[in-house]
Amino acid sequence: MGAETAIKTLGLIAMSEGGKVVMSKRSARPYIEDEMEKQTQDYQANGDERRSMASTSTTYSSQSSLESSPSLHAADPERDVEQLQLSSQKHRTFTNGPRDAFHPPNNDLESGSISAHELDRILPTEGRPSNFGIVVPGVYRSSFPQSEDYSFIEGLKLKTIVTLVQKEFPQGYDKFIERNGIKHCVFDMKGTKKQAIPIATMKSILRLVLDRKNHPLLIHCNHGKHRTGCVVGVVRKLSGWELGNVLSEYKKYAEPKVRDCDVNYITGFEPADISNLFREVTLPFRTRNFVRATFFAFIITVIWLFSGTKLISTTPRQAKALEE
Ligand SMILES: O=P(O)(O)O[C@H]1[C@@H](OP(=O)(O)O)[C@H](OP(=O)(O)O)[C@@H](OP(=O)(O)OP(=O)(O)O)[C@H](OP(=O)(O)O)[C@H]1OP(=O)(O)O
Repeated sequence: MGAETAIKTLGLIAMSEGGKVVMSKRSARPYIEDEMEKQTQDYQANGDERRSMASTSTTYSSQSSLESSPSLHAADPERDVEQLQLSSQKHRTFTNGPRDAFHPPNNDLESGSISAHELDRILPTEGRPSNFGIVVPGVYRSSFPQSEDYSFIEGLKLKTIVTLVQKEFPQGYDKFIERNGIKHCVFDMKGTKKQAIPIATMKSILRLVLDRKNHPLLIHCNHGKHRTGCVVGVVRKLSGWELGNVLSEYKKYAEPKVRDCDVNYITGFEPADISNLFREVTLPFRTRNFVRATFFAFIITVIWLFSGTKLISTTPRQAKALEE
């Protein structure tokens, strides 16, 4: 299925916003068991690539431009959107609880491999950041990690951290991120009490979170309640969760500070609000190919015209000489 078809089917529409990016080298000190390693190897298929990455870090603002960081978004949106659809179809009537309903792109869950719930049991309970949770295997959520959480987070072998708040980082956070080769994307945004997450910002966040090339990925804000809750709520809605389940999950993480504004934001969010989520990714490639083709055609035309001119400018005497 083509990207456009998939996007249309999802009812998405396009616009473009975004920000900048940061990457850094990472090491893997997994405490995740061997079985988990096997089951999640698809997520870590880019591990070698990650290890060779230079450390980068990017701050996004609501007004920043996606075009400034095309490499981050050059994944396979087609596949990700298809997976969203698949997840949506399979889980519209899901009843086993919200945590299991956003399936990972490779659908390991369907093949009987590890689920978010199982993964939750496998991961150590000690050292987790507060309000930690597994959105799907390969996508995690939490409060702002503190130094005592770094060991646990290291075991997740993260490729990307999406930080939904701009503030002074805890001690050693930068170094931790750099040491582990993690791509760090920081969104400079206000708390949801002060300002609902702008659609443009939400789109930039979704481009990161839905791009499996960025997985394993951790998304966090200050307390992992409101900003993170809204983002995960939107992801759940996109993947076809029923609103009741979406809000139950939001409340589970936000208690006892559930905000009506967040509930209204999640409730009112429509997939059409972020239509053409990936158009910005595909358009530049098309444009580039068009420019190349046009340039090539121009060169051929010039050569052809030049040759024609030379032929025309040949006098009868010169032509006769050429014939002889
Ligand atoms: O009590 P309040 O309603 O005044 O909210 C306080 C604070 O509560 P506290 O003082 O009891 O800790 C909130 O923390 P919790 O509710 O998560 O515990 C915090 O939300 P937050 O954690 O940043 O939200 P996320 O990281 O989850 O998105 C919020 O920041 P804003 O979201 O930026 O408004 C703060 O507002 P303010 O002081 O005006 O900056």
